[in-house]
Amino acid sequence: MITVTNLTKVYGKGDKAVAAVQDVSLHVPDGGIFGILGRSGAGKTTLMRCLTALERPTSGSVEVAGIELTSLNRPQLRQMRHRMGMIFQHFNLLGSRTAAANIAFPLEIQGISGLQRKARVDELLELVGLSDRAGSYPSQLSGGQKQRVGIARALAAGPQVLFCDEATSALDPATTEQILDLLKRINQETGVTVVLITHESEVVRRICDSAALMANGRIVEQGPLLELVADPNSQLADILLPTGDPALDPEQRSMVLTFTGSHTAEPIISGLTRHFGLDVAILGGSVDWIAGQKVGRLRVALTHPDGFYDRAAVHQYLIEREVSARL
Ligand SMILES: Nc1ncnc2c1ncn2[C@@H]1O[C@H](COP(=O)(O)OP(=O)(O)OP(=O)(O)O)[C@@H](O)[C@H]1O
Repeated sequence: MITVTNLTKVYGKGDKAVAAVQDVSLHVPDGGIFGILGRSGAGKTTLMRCLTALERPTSGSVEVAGIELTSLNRPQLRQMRHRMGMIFQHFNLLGSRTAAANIAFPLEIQGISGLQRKARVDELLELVGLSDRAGSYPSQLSGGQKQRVGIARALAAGPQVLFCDEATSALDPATTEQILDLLKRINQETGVTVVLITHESEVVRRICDSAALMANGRIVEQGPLLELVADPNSQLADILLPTGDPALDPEQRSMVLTFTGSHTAEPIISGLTRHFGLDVAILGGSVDWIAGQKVGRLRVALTHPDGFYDRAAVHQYLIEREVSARL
């Protein structure tokens, strides 16, 4: 759906130049929910602005639905933007228009007739669960309701991609969950590809099936979420499923075990004790649902009363049970 190749965006010139995005290549699969996670200043917004053609890259290419954005002229770009919906952290609704009129706005610009427009707006209000608030103004709506209007407006023209820029950062945790669940349902029901940028790991954990981690203008890693978290060296896995402070292990004798797949519920820890006579101390870890699957990561310290054990045999035992280990 989206292919970014060697994208660089530099603001300013000379010694004032800031490379906000540096040599980024990215692939967003069709029909999924792709998260771009990074701290403030990582370059997420700049990347998003290049993906939506709001910003022209300094170099590199951005292809959306098979069309190279950097080659389009203004009218073509305007046309292309109808295929991309956007929602924002602060909703960006028009205060003088009701919820229904905000949602109708992009349809008016497209010249859709009154009757057709009304039917589409009603359908969208129902999709986002706001049929009873059609006549309310933004000032009369809660943050979560405003974001629902934002989502309906973004979907009005039937885009192929929905871009979400920190869409839940201004919302409380319970409302965040509702909005994320709504985005997931819309993705499943309409097939629209969703790209969201966020600094909140919960967003990625809860709804994404693929993700990229961004830092200092670069992509650190990217791919299907379950593949990333199964990689014992993944930095994204450390963020999504932290295993505690490494300082808890001053002698550095611990390993991080990642449990995925059908063996998640097996008593693997007691298996290590039974099979190898090991003492297992759990130093930290987390278990959560990731991309619809239960995944656990544990930092454990393994010791044997004799002072040594067959590490290769332990490794093999773990691999056979689909547990990956960072020794
Ligand atoms: N228009 C601009 N002119 C100059 N520098 C900019 C501009 N926009 C962004 N930058 C710089 O580029 C870097 C990346 O900023 P960007 O806003 O893309 O990051 P971000 O990950 O979205 O962070 P945040 O979530 O805080 O917005 C920062 O160092 C920022 O100061």
